[in-house]
Amino acid sequence: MSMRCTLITGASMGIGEAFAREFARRGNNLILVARSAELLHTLAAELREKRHVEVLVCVSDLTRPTAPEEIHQFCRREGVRVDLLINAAGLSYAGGYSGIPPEKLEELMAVNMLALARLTRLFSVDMVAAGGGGIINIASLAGLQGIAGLGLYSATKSFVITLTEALHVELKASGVKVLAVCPGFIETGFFAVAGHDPASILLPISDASVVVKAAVRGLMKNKMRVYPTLIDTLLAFAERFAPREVSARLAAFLSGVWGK
Ligand SMILES: NC(=O)C1=CN([C@@H]2O[C@H](COP(=O)(O)OP(=O)(O)OC[C@H]3O[C@@H](n4cnc5c(N)ncnc54)[C@H](OP(=O)(O)O)[C@@H]3O)[C@@H](O)[C@H]2O)C=CC1
Ligand SMILES: CC(=O)[C@H](N)C(=O)O
Repeated sequence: MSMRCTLITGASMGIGEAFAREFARRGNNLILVARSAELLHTLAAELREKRHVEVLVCVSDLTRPTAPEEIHQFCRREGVRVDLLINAAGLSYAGGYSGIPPEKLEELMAVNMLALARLTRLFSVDMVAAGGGGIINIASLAGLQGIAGLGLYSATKSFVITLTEALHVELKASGVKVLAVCPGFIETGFFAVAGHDPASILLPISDASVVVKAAVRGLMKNKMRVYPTLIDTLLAFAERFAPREVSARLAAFLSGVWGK
């Protein structure tokens, strides 16, 4: 019989790591995916020891088009059935669109969109065949509108939100739950990677645990989309009524990337 597992991309740090810790605490066996082999193995050893769960490590660079298929094959080889997929790997780039290095543009689209779409396709087929499962896609408040100064990032997160919404509806009858989580600002290494100075952000920066809590609640209730904090919820509500240009400018202002 195959072992049931939760597969988490971006598990080496930040939000993905917080998911790994919480689901290990809940007794789920895990597959941890990211590029940083050492961080993944250290986390896996800690969780095996503390939580007595099986933790497999699958080192993978999600910019590679073949990575999702290789991860899927890895699960087959290991005799694992993924009943919960958490797509947390992602990155941003702060700055005007014309200044983004071409390779960074490719990297953002490959990790934030293509890898997520491919993994979701591969594992959702298995989940449908098994009669159920769950997919948590980490989107962002940034996906609710274009953000001047974070243009490509916000576009990739709009992709995540709309794909998730469609799949939530498509897969509901098959017992597969699909959820988009839309955090605002979370304290992780994300901003350093993006070249986004967190000191310039005009909104509170929360702990990764708020994302995990909201995701668990959302999945249990089979929601289509959740916002981790009250401020996130209020901003998402206000965004519906503001003219689009006002939203794009205000989001840039609050993110501290205004005029970059
Ligand atoms: N922090 C925030 O304010 C917010 C973050 N988000 C989203 O949350 C998700 C997690 O971000 P967060 O935890 O904050 O950021 P971190 O930078 O802390 O973590 C990013 C994770 O993605 C992995 N990753 C990046 N590139 C690749 C790659 N090419 N192949 C495989 N894995 C990769 C990293 O692992 P490694 O480097 O080891 O490969 C790391 O585990 C992202 O999708 C982000 O867009 C959404 C809203 C707010
Ligand atoms: C706009 C942001 O950088 C936000 N932290 C996000 O990741 O969506």
